[in-house]
Amino acid sequence: YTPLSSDQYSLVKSTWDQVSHNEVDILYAIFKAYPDIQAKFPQFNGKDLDSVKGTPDFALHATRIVSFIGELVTLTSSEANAPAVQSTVEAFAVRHHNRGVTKDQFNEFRTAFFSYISSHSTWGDNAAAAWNQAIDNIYGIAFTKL
Ligand code: HEM
Repeated sequence: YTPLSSDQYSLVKSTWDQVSHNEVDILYAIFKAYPDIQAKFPQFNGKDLDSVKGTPDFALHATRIVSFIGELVTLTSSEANAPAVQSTVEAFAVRHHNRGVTKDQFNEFRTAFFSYISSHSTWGDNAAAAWNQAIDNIYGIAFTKL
């Protein structure tokens, strides 16, 4: 676990703020790139992505994911929050493990998320490095439970 420098934190925060209102688009991009992730959701499994995109269920789950990422972004602002990050992410990973979600799928999510944020925010090598560090930190905790 390598804490972000304050410059890295600022980059994560400012790029996140540029996409955090695109909840539905983010979830859509993830499902579009990786239908196996969509298939793990009983409410979306086997359904046409473009037809579920506009539903309240889709908006609800998109909001949950974006809120959780936002919570993690906020928590990573201070090293004092490291214990809270640890316990929050462990519990999140256990719930996902119990749903049959795999590390490979977490890596797919990472690829799709990265592709989305890098093409919808002011991006550069420094932002990429900051996000990679942030995700490495979170996944380092999550992968102990998946
Ligand atoms: C990578 C593959 C993933 C799969 C297949 C997956 C699947 C699921 C499923 C089936 C649910 C239950 C939905 C419901 O009951 O309506 C869920 C809940 C949730 N997912 Fe994921 N998920 C994945 C990754 C992630 C990631 C990377 C995040 C956030 C960074 C995330 C955030 C959440 C949140 C916040 C919830 C609701 C709270 C909870 O139960 O943990 N998921 N996920």
